[in-house]
Amino acid sequence: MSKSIKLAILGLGTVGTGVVNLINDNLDELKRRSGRDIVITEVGVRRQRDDIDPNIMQTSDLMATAASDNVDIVIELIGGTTLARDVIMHAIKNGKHVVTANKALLAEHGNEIFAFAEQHNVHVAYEAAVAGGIPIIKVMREGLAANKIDWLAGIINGTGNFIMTEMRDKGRPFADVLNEAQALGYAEADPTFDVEGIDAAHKLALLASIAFGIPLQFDKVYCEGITGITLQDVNYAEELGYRIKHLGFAVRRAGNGSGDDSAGIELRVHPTLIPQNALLANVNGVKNAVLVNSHPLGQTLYCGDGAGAGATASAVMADVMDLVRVLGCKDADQQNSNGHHVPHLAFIPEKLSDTPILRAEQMISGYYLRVHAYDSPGVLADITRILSDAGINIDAILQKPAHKLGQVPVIILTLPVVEAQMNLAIEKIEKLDTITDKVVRIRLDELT
Ligand SMILES: NC(=O)c1ccc[n+]([C@@H]2O[C@H](COP(=O)([O-])OP(=O)(O)OC[C@H]3O[C@@H](n4cnc5c(N)ncnc54)[C@H](O)[C@@H]3O)[C@@H](O)[C@H]2O)c1
Ligand SMILES: N[C@@H](CCO)C(=O)O
Ligand code: NA
Repeated sequence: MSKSIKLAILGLGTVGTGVVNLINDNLDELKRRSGRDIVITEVGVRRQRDDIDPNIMQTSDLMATAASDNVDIVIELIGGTTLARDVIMHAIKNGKHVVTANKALLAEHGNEIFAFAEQHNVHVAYEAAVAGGIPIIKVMREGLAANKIDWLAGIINGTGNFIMTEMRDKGRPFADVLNEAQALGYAEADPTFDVEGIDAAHKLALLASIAFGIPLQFDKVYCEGITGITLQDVNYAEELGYRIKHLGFAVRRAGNGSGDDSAGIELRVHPTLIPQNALLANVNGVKNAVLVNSHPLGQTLYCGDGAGAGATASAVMADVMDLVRVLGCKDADQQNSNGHHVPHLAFIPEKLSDTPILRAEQMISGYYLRVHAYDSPGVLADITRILSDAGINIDAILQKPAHKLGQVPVIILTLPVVEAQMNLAIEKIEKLDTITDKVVRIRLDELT
């Protein structure tokens, strides 16, 4: 067997420990598939540990490991966007390939990191950064390479999906389920990233780039989390045949062809009503799923565990296995190993497009509206008139009996509408004397 592949694992938390365990459990399988011995030579830890194989060097000097002659591939699993960035840049500068699960870092600094890697003829692999164990990066960059992708929609935060599933199915309180997600190793170091949609926005930025061949633009992702979802809305949605899921959408809009600015790409993460019988509506717990609509293939769905030690380690090591082959090519041909690898963002860097990202007011979706009104004659007519004046088509209306002080919740589902039109209509509805509260709105998508 040819020379062994030497790994450094930086950070032995949930994912780092998962990777060590996977290597121990599946070593023979890894060898049989790669034709190489795969050995961990160094681990980056905050302090010395006594549960690590004594043949592995333990160090807190991550920068030294990133440059070590005893390392071929640096696996960054410490998280964060400061030291992790410095360590990765240092590894690249020293000719090391890098594997990372750090979506926050790549969403914010990926353009710079990938350009630096290309300049130094190394690769930064990031399968674990999106949808955990689902090999979605591989699918999008390689499996769908001959397709034009029109849109994708995905459940891309395991913690959020776990919380919403447990709340809906078992009526458990939000904080209680979040604690469990943290104990299970699903949540980010700062769990507000999970529940406020930021983690999903990081992943959506990555998915959109490899779907459409655009630079990473995390700052342009419209982002809403799950903290505002009430059991009341979950139940009304179910009554109307829908389920609320937290989804990320990346949608290519052709525009109306009249030279206005409605052509571009929508990047948004938010709770969404989807039909109960849609496959995505039945993806529960820590599972993630990504639905991709591409031409000529059509819709395909990818599903699996989106977080946790084993699932994420699986993705990290799949990247290592790819890099083992790149290293093999490099051994054979010292000239250029980049030629043997798919581009970081799926399209060759010079061909990335500057298609604009649409602003929130330009985005198009259906809506669920919950309006609270006094139970007086004509109130429903007033609301529907405002919607029809704004050119908004109503798909369904549900009026519940007056529940307190003569107030009635009115639930309205609309067909897709440009957000600016909906904003104006809601402003007018809220000005009616008969309306008692702010209108609650949740986007709705039929996923067709
Ligand atoms: N947990 C998951 O399910 C999951 C899934 C996909 C991606 N990720 C990503 O993987 C990365 C790691 O996540 P995690 O859940 O394993 O986090 P974690 O907090 O469990 O582990 C991080 C580890 O890094 C160590 N560390 C931090 N700074 C260090 C330093 N300077 N020197 C040495 N060690 C240091 C910490 O002590 C900790 O053990 C993050 O970028 C996260 O976003 C996590
Ligand atoms: N905190 C993330 C980890 C996987 O990226 C999640 O719950 O999806
Ligand atoms: Na993945």
